[in-house]
Amino acid sequence: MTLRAIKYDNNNLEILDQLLLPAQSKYIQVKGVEDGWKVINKMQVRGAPAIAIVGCLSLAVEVRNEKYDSKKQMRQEIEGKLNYLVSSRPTAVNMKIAAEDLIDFANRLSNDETLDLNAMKSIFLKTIEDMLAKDIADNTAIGDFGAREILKRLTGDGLVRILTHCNTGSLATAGYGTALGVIRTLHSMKRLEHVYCTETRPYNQGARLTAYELVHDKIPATLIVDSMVAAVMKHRNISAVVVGADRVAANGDTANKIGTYQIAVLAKYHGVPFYIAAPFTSIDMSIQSGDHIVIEERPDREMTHVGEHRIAAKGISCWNPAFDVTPAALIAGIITEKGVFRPEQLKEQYLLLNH
Ligand SMILES: CSC[C@H]1O[C@H](OP(=O)(O)O)[C@H](O)[C@@H]1O
Repeated sequence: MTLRAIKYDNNNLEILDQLLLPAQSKYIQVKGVEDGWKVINKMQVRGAPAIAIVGCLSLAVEVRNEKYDSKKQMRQEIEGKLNYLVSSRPTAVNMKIAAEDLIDFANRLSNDETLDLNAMKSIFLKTIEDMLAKDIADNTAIGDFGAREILKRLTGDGLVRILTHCNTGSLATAGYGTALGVIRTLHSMKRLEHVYCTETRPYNQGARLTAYELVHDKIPATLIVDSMVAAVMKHRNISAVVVGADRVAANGDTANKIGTYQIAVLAKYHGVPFYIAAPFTSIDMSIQSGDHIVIEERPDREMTHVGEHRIAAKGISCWNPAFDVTPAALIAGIITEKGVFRPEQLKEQYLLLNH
């Protein structure tokens, strides 16, 4: 069983085709930005951090092989290709933030008269390649902060039961994961009794990907259908819900996989603390609330078919938003690599710590 969503060495980029999991573990090569856009848009690779990393590495593959006439030409091409990659999926903010940062960085390199074209290229490429290790470091920090936050609510050395939605593990990041990283850390501390993962219709990230990761790591877990969340909260003494994020707004409203919002409402009703686990690269301070987050709508076929098998009546109309927005009022804390913040603290702490 393979858990590396992304393989990159010697300028060769491959992604694990997640459309084939769990039945088949197959890597496909990404030869440049066009390929990068396609594998992200088709969700062969998905997950906010993984989208940004694969998008930027697909640019790195091209930049390394390209012959530029000048630093200015290189900067112009970088900007155009990054803006194209941002269009591959609209809701997760990580690709947009990475693009803005790299365009700004390329501008600064281009204007630095102490650097020639080759020096600019190698510094730029190194910056992209460093994203892989930084994401893993961020995720292990999220795991530590999140585990401590959940355990501090307990007396003694009790065990916890966690519910999670969608996939936020090694298959959604460069490794370890965000919400699933918190689960991994609790497991490593021997404080995790059980995980309940939802199947996460219609793409089934939970059944196909999270279950795959939990089985791989031998973490005690039960797959539930999305409609079972209320019953599990009523009967299984859930200690906390931890989910990922595609875009966190300045006030803490959070866009995440469709179905997250209703889980948060159920958690509030059952008195279960509901946490978002996300790196600072998923926080969008340019928007004040979740009302301004664009929600991607995906093809009807992802609802009407499982693979090639039709499960919905021909002719029925469908609505297939890939995400929904959980209001900050339902969120107990946002677990990041720099600490755990209540939604009302987020903006101040982000501006203080984001450097
Ligand atoms: C750490 S992954 C964040 C986020 O991405 C997933 O969406 P998708 O599978 O459509 O890319 C899901 O919403 C995760 O919570």
